[in-house]
Amino acid sequence: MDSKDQRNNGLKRFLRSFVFASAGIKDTFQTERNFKIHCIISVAVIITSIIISLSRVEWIIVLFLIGGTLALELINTALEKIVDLVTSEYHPLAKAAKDAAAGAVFIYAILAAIIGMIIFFPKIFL
Ligand SMILES: Nc1ncnc2c1ncn2[C@@H]1O[C@H](COP(=O)(O)OP(=O)(O)OP(=O)(O)O)[C@@H](O)[C@H]1O
Repeated sequence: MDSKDQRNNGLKRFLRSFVFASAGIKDTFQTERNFKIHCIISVAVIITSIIISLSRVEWIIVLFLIGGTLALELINTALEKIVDLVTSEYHPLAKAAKDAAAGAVFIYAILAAIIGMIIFFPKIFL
């Protein structure tokens, strides 16, 4: 295989991963209510950020918080599906795994809400 074939294979693999990742996001959006709610809130936050003209640093923080929340929600969904694949019966370890993953999303969402208020509150209300 020459270097051009290797480059084409690399590009094909990259595009395939992109297609699989998009399918995962689409499936999660269609099946997980919390992910859908986070997406809707994210769009609202982005529209508000455009209207009130955030600074460059504020945009970076807001985009990190949005991306982090959505990424954590996707990981939480993946973990829930793995647990359901392993057992459909009640198991304390299944509960611990799902609750810990939900806890990670919760901590990040609270952090995002607090930082969001610090950024948006003075711009909107003061
Ligand atoms: N197999 C199981 N064994 C023990 N407890 C479980 C099991 N499956 C779910 N649970 C408990 O029920 C809770 C809800 O689980 P479920 O799979 O319904 O997630 P969910 O509430 O639908 O999450 P999300 O709303 O993010 O999709 C878990 O956090 C866990 O405490």
